[in-house]
Amino acid sequence: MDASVTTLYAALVGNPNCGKTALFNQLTGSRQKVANYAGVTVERKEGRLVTPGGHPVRLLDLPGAYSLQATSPDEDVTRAVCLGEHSSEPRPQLLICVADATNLRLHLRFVLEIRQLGVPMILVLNMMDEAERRGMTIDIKGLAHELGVPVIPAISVRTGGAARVLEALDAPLPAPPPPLPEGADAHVEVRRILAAFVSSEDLREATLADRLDHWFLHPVIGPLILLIVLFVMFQTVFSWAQPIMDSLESGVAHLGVLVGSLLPDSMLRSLLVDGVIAGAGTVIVYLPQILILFLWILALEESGYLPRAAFLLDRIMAAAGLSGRSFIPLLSSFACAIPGIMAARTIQNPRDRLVTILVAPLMTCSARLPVYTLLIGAFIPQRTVLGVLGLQGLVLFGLYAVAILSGLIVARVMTRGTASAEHPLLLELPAYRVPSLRNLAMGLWQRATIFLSRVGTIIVTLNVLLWALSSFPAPPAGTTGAAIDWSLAGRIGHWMQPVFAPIGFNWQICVSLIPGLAAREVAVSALATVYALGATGDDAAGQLTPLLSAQWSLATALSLLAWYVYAPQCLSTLAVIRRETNSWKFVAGTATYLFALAYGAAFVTYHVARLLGGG
Ligand SMILES: Nc1nc2c(ncn2[C@@H]2O[C@H](COP(=O)(O)OP(=O)(O)OP(=O)(O)O)[C@@H](O)[C@H]2O)c(=O)[nH]1
Ligand SMILES: [Mg+2]
Repeated sequence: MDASVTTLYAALVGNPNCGKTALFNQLTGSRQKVANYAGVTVERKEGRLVTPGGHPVRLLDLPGAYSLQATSPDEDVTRAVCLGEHSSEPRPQLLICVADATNLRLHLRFVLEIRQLGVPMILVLNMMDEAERRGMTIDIKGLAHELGVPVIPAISVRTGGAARVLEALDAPLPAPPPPLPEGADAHVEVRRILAAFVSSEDLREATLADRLDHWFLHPVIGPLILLIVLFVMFQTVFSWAQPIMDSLESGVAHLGVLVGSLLPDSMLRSLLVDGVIAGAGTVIVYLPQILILFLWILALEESGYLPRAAFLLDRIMAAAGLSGRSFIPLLSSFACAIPGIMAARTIQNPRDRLVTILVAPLMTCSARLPVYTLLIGAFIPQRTVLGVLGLQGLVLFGLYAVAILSGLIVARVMTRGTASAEHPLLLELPAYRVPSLRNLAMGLWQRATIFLSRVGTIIVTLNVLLWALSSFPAPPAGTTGAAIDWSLAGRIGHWMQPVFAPIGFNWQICVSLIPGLAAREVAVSALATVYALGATGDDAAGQLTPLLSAQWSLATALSLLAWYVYAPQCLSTLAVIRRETNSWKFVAGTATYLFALAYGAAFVTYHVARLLGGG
């Protein structure tokens, strides 16, 4: 490549959900999140590429915006970059304006607004596959001539679908487009352009979507469908994963036995067997469940169903003093509170945004799944109720439901029940789409990598640390009983225990709570290590599930479940709250209210369970 070639600095702009990020990923080979609803990208993302002609390009993916009159924090980034007012980004040399070819009636308005900026631009007509399928024809040449900018068709979800965009990046920068004539009305312009260059679309598609919407948005049947979807989701998390989990579990147990038998009784053996294998091994077992949960989330995200659910829940959100706009941030928090809290940037009203951020940690993130499953597996019998429903899946569903309900109640308290002042939900209902297998597979692969790298890094590290704290100082020679009782971790656990005794926690749970602050899953691996080290006989390699069901009371297990529904057991979430609200006060407030709720809920659960005979 010619070293003297200067890097072109270009930015992708356009309405939400037109496929900017899909195009960005396609052009730069990145793996940014793509989903079928408005407001997926909330931060600017940067990538690099080299065109076929050897020109280096620095490309910016921006949050979608409906206009340059930004109203929410995510749109504000786009506005600032386009106008050259961003604090750290220079003004792009080229704006790549992306529009959904099937929805030009809406998207052309923003194109015209961008065109007014007088910056070199190209217009990418994305989703040409959809347009074609619907029998639309677009006079691309005519459109380019009319707008005075290059117009390029693209299919960003297909390999090679962005080839023409790459070619366009090789061409010399286009001249800035001519401004609209003085006094021209954008609405009128859009209508005129559509009439001249775009054939009206086939109506069959619209009828199908209408029919689906009729059921999905039905005031009675709609919520019922949503409930069934969620129900089936939690049932499958258990039933589909079970066989794979069983074999993984026995694989890990065998590995522990094998390593244990190969090495002489030593510190190294204990480190490997009790620290690494018992620790990381117990968490890895949950991979199938986490993937099944994500398979559902990804499929729902791609199908276009989520904004419909948001629409359905608008009234429920209103009861909590929020608007339907808080739904997607809260829903994203089921994967992980961090992207959920960031997605709150799409909310314009500052009060709504703050409340959404503060209740997001209550939504059940996927890291709680191992804790829930471990305890459910150990204490809830594998029975079916009403003929078809698995009891374990039902309990899991219940835990999620309690968390959601609590979130709504907390939001209501925080908003004091006053109605949201958020602009009425200008919710764009995206097209329904059958999720592509390739996208699903890629999404799952990404989740699996994230999970395994968490296990391989933070979870193993914390567990080895915990192993060390649980093994040293070693007991004086000649003592009988478990060495862990003499260790630092053992002492900390015993020291913490009086505080947690009223909610039924034993000292082993207390020990696991501390590393569990860094990542919730670690609580599970930490319990495995603590119990493995605490074992005096040969049962050290035993599996955690039967061990817990033998040693804990049902009341303790339920109390720990209640604790994990609420406890702010994740430092990264608190760090993101600090970043997004720019205030330590809110971090302290959130941590306090969550810990108080956790302790209170665990207390009530523990004592009620004991009264009912679960002690
Ligand atoms: N059929 C089809 N679907 C596409 C195409 N490009 C993107 N999509 C889908 O359109 C949806 C939106 O894509 P994104 O890339 O997330 O859209 P975005 O413009 O980045 O959206 P925001 O970040 O919310 O502004 C996703 O479901 C994509 O899979 C395309 O060319 N054809
Ligand atoms: Mg995006």
